[in-house]
Amino acid sequence: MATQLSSCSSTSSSPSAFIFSSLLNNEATLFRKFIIFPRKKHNPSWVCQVGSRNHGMKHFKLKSSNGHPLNVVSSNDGIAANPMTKDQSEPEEKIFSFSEQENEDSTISITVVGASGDLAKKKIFPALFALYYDDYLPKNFIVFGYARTKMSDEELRNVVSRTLTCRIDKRENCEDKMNEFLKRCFYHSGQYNSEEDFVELDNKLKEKEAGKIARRLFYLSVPPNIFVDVVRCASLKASSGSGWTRVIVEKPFGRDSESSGELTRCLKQYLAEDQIFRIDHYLGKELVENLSVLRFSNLVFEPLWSRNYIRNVQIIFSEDFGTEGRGGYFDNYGIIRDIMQNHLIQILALFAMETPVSLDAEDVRNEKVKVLKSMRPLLLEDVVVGQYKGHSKGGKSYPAYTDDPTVPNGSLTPTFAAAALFIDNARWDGVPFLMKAGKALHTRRAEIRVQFRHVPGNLYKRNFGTDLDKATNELVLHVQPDEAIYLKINNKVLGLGMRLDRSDLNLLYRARYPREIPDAYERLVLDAIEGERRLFIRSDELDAAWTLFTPLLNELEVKKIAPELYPYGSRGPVGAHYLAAKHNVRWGDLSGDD
Ligand SMILES: NC(=O)C1=CN([C@@H]2O[C@H](COP(=O)(O)OP(=O)(O)OC[C@H]3O[C@@H](n4cnc5c(N)ncnc54)[C@H](OP(=O)(O)O)[C@@H]3O)[C@@H](O)[C@H]2O)C=CC1
Ligand SMILES: O=C1O[C@H](COP(=O)(O)O)[C@@H](O)[C@H](O)[C@H]1O
Repeated sequence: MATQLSSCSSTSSSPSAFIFSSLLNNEATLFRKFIIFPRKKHNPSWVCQVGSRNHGMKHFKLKSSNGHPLNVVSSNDGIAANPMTKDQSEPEEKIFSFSEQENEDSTISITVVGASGDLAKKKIFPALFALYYDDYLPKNFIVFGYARTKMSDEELRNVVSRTLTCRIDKRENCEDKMNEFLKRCFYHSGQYNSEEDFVELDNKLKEKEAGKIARRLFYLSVPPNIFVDVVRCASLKASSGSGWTRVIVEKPFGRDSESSGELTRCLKQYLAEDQIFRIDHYLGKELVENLSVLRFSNLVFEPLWSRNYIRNVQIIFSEDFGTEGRGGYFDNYGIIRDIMQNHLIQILALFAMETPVSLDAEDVRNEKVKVLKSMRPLLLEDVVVGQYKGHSKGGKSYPAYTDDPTVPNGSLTPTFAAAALFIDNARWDGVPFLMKAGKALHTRRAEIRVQFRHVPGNLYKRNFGTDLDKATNELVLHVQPDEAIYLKINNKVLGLGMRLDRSDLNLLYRARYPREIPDAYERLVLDAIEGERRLFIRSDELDAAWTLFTPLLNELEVKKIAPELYPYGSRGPVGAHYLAAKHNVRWGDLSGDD
């Protein structure tokens, strides 16, 4: 096993400063529960009914994933159907959870640990800039990069400035804003396990924080074997003495129940659970956020959300490229750990949960955990694994997974998996939840498909011929690309005859909202800053997800199950069709009528 957690047993317990910052953390959560929703942007007066503990908090706006009242969302009511209607094309209003006084007296310091790495450059710095550009960051903030690579502040700024263009460089005043942002970016080079180096970081942070109440967010964008070292050093030597300290932890959170449990145990030596923000960036995607809105705010869907009306649910992830450069990481994990155990199972839990008591993070996560704990053990016979092989097409050749020089010869690591899962509770008894995830397939897409049952005694069944499956309704949430929600319905073909047709009622985001969809990392980093935990993984959720997948993963490894080979760029192993057929399901993405 390549992943090793640094030992956490011989170290001292949490320092008092950390406990203090943890208390403040809880306090922030408490305040949030009493926050009322803001009124709309053009009505600047704010009312606040928060208790008197935070005297500076006279008026403030709330923004977080949880913070949008229904009345803030633009609706079509009274607005012409033109998608360019000004009201809809304007960005959402800026809503902050900090009072003006808080904004003056405090500062946010965001340290990106592993700042020289791929994720930091590709996602984290651009997300921070986008938040800054759109005025979502508080007035006083600084960003520190931390890694072993030697770099000056200026060099970091150069690196960052090159990556920032990927998001919003075409927008107004981008260059000025970028320069302003870059002035707030600094760098400190150090080892990940050196307390002295973190003392130096702490000194630099203090200097920039200039005596203000310091809220410190560490983003761990490093390989997992370094997580515990960083958390130890950061907690002991660089946590905030006056405000809160939070840590965003990137996946993978272990590679099975045991290693994940060990990671959690180690992290909790230094951090309270509510300081740990385990990120699953799929939960930050716009369409995944919309899943609960769609279900819980539409009477036409909520009553249908059970075994009574839903025949099967499909959660599908595919990429049209291979491991390209990440083979070393990937080979130790495989597609089940890389995609299914986290992104897809999180979507399943959100999809299937009972109505939470509220949108409070704990209420939502309580319901998700119940779903995960109700899952039937996953059997090998309900899983198909595959691995891509080399393929030539149109004079171009595509490599096999095992051609990657960082992948060991003869590797059996799956780059594709399909699984049939069941939730043994009253709502979902007998409904197959099919998952499919693969790399180097014919297309890049992520979607959730809900296939409904047949209409009983359908008056029009003659018009469908023998294939009644073609007549079932299907709801599709196209998570990416071309974000959309569409519902396949049956309708009459226009004309004097009586021929039936299948059409889509389609909410295509780019037509309805002609502005850029924020990146998932923007939403999640902002939530972490605001202490909103709903879209982060709680440790019991993580345990339950590993409990589901660990026996299967062990069995695959012990039995050395050979993956079915599929050509790079194909639709994946044919075994996935047999698996679906066994459960009386057809993959919706392959039906050809999308
Ligand atoms: N890249 C991606 O698209 C995604 C990444 N993730 C996760 O995010 C985290 C960061 O990913 P990514 O940026 O790709 O990782 P990288 O491999 O680029 O590593 C980030 C930085 O960590 C340091 N580092 C790398 N390997 C080691 C090592 N063996 N020992 C000590 N330091 C090391 C390097 O900095 P230096 O040498 O300067 O110290 C490197 O720049 C990982 O946990 C990954 O699983 C999750 C989802 C997607
Ligand atoms: O977590 C991961 O996600 C990416 C896919 O993310 P997306 O937002 O681009 O869909 C995947 O490529 C990677 O293997 C995995 O670790």
